[in-house]
Amino acid sequence: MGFLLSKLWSKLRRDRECKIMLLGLANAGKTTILYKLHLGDVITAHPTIGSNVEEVRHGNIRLQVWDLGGQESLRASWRTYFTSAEAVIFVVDSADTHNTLLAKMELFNLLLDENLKGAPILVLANKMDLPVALPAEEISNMLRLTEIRSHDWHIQACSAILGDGLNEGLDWLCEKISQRQ
Ligand SMILES: Nc1nc2c(ncn2[C@@H]2O[C@H](COP(=O)(O)OP(=O)(O)OP(=O)(O)O)[C@@H](O)[C@H]2O)c(=O)[nH]1
Ligand SMILES: [Mg+2]
Repeated sequence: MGFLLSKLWSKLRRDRECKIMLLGLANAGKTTILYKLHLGDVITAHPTIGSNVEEVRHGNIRLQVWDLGGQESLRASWRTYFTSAEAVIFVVDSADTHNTLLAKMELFNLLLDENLKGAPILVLANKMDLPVALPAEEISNMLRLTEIRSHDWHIQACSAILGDGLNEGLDWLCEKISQRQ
């Protein structure tokens, strides 16, 4: 009996693995966020050609985070990575409002993808350390997030450089992932 209980306990405690897509336009800060979460440090990021994949532990969930290059020529192949993805982190440069409409279009395209059906979407309004960054509420309005009915979504202000807001965002995402288990 004790043996069975300890087996059950270890099964319950085993960390859950989950594939997450880290997406957004070029220069939004995806790779900086990935390595801040993975290493706890700010790295010198270069534009991503292809992908970076790293594990990020958050609570009892092991997130396998796929960071894809955001340049226009690379965005067309994003969907080839989406098989078995369970959630999306969509990163926006809050200081670059010239590109917010384009970011909105890319975000709304993701909502149509079969592989991302029902996947919770965490929008990270990044670069909040910059004085020209808009508040998350304004970014939310510009992205028309309240029009999203097909997916759970949440917007979190953050700064990859300072590390602010990243854990709070993952708290929300992991809660949603756990609920979908
Ligand atoms: N001030 C500030 N700069 C940031 C922040 N996050 C990223 N950056 C800078 O933004 C630039 C782009 O960051 P990346 O992480 O390479 O952006 P990316 O989204 O991965 O870009 P692609 O790989 O081209 O899609 C780099 O110079 C980063 O140092 C932040 O929170 N604050
Ligand atoms: Mg990158």
